[in-house]
Amino acid sequence: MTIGSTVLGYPRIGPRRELKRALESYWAGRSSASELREVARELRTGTWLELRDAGLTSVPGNTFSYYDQVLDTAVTFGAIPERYTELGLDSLDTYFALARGVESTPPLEMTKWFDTNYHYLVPEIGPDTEFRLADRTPIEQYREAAELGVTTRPVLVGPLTFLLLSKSADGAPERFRPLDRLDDLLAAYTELLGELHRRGVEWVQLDEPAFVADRSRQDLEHLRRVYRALGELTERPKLFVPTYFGDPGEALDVLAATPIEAVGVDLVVGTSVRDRLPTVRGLRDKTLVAGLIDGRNIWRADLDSVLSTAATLLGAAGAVAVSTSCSLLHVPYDVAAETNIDPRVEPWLAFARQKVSEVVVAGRALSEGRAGVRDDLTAARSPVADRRTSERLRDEGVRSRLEALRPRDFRRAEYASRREAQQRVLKLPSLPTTTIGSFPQTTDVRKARAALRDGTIDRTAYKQRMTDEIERVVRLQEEIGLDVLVHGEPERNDMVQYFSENMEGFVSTEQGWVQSYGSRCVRPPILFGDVSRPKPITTEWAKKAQGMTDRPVKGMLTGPVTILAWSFVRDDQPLGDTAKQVALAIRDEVSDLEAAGIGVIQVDEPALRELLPLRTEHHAEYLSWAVDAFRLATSGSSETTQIHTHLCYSEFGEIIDAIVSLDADVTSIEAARSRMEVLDDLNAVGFARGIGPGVYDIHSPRVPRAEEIEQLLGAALNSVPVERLWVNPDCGLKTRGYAEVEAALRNTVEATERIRRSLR
Ligand SMILES: Nc1nc2c(c(=O)[nH]1)N[C@@H](CNc1ccc(C(=O)N[C@@H](CCC(=O)N[C@@H](CCC(=O)N[C@@H](CCC(=O)O)C(=O)O)C(=O)O)C(=O)O)cc1)CN2
Ligand code: MET
Ligand SMILES: [Zn+2]
Repeated sequence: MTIGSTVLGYPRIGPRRELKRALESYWAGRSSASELREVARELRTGTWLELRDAGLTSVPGNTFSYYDQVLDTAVTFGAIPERYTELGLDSLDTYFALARGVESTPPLEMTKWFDTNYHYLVPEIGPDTEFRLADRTPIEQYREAAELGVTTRPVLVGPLTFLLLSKSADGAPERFRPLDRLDDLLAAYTELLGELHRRGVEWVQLDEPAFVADRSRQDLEHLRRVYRALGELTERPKLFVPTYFGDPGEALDVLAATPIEAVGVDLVVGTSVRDRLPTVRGLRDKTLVAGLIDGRNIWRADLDSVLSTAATLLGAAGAVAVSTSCSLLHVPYDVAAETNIDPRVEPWLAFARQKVSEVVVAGRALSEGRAGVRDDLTAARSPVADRRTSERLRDEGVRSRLEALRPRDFRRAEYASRREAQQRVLKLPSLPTTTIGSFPQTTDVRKARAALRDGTIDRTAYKQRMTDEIERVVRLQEEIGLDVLVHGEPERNDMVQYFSENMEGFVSTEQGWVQSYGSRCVRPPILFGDVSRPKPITTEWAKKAQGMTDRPVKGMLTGPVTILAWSFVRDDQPLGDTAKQVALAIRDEVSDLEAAGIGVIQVDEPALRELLPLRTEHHAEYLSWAVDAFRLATSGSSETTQIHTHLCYSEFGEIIDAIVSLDADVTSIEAARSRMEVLDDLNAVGFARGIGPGVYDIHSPRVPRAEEIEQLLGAALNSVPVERLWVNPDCGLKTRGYAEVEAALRNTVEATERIRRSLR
């Protein structure tokens, strides 16, 4: 039997974020389109050669993107709303208009890609969307690779996942669903497959991850129909359809019964699929692409265990290829680029480049026998065993603290008495105005941090720079007339990384960048062991800021669920246990802030929705530990301390009860784009705490007029009594510039004052 090796996709931002820099320079008008295209071409070349030379038997193609692969698919098949084509821009600038907007036209909506921290652009599909093969990038990139001598397997988002992730265009009839257009889209995919076939393409990969979430009978019927139809085409490449991020359930049986040549499954996420594989009918005459190497986490694989799992699969399918569980887009490039990771932890790690080797070694062990790769297998063994047994993973102090927890540690005083106590101390006006925490991260601030890192300035000079910045932000807020101030978070590289750098149990990277959206990247910290907080992290800054003003300054912390969601986490204990450890560390921070005289403390949980399991059957368990972790982090506070939380992204439907259970005194949420509809949903579940529905969208540089904000506040007051309503933007301001921020906040305060006057 043939045994292959491949990966489902690869990072594309560049090992040194070359694409980020090229994009931002092009957008700023500092470089030309051809310079940008050249950087892109070099990055593609590098990736193809690297993957081929590493020894993969099949190299993925078309994995490069200037911004996002879902947008690329929309563009490939001509699904571009007219308001963008009407701008009369060339193809590259039309693409960026869709992604980022232009003065006159906001961008497409952006949302999270399944349960990851990656964001995709949401295609808009209407009854009149004209699907056709509108862009030839997948074909051109196949040729570009071929010219370098590399045979690639073009990767595209599959037609069902594409439509299931799309939304109905504004103005589409009420009952219209993007999926209603499946047949027309299928015709365009058919055209592309035909073209690729004529160019000699042997394999095409069509990703269908949408099928690891709950899907209707009808969705499964569509899946059957689509892949039967594509499979029956005579002029086509071989078809490989992977799902990932979860168990595809029945969709796997459906796919296996269609005439496609290969299916891919994520075997890292759990054992349920693996155990079922031998009974899946139709698999025996297909290639099974076995997602055995974790594409989302950074731990070196236990190759012995991978190989024994693989051995059990050999009988289940006609051929097997070892692969990653999902695209490697979600991990950094290369461990070897790191110079400063704790040498005891570094051998435990594998980033994209190392994962490719793992796939190759496992593939060769299966096809040629273990003897041929004995050295590689031996080399992998000791770091894996070392991590499993390392004493550095355990902190007995943390463990006994967890064991001693009692139900009262998760409960605060009654809300009514908290409310009264807080009002007595804080004396806030009605409709208090505030912001979500961060102010613009200026180039100056980042340069100062870079200078501290490379030793150009010392810690004292750095602290002075940050203090000056905080002073500026405090004065600005006073002058604008906000009620609850923030210090602006200039000292934080990132709201998760910053905390991890000040806690035990984490390591951080220098070059471990992972794309979050477009040119924006994060360096997810690596949570390898028991977590604790040796000393206060934020109090010094908060105290400083509070010392500068008579108005309350809100202390700013990141919540346990978000710290986990945006880190690479240990896989040797349940996530809920790790969450409790992080919660205790944050709880300590809350106490210290209180002791330092901070009376308002915000614990951000923007990722609460993101980690929600993709299948409903797992929701309750997740929400139970997630809510507990937040409550553990915040319940050590006295009743006079006002606890805020912040959740971004307006899709709250399935977590709405959990929001109530968080029991925060004030919750700020994204609402500007959803026109305050979420407020009624909150009322429906009995939410009766302070609520700050965002009054403008911070993701766009557009400055909202005071009238617009006034209108939104008016609408909010139809759903929320005035005593409970807060006024704030949708999210933090760190990605914006000062000019817009100042103007937008002035208009926010102006609108609030008008409403206050009208209520008198
Ligand atoms: N972890 C995380 N996930 C999140 C969010 C978030 O805030 N954090 N927000 C949501 C949206 N996602 C976002 C992700 C990234 C950024 C973002 O702004 N990232 C910055 C990097 C932030 C950072 O780590 N900054 C570091 C390093 C900055 C840097 O690149 N410095 C230069 C030197 C300085 C310079 O010349 O700019 C260098 O090292 O080369 C710092 O400030 O210290 C970027 O890509 O530009 C924003 C939102 C959802 N997910
Ligand atoms: C992604 S949520 C951001 C919350 C954080 N406090 C900020 O304002 O940046
Ligand atoms: Zn936010």
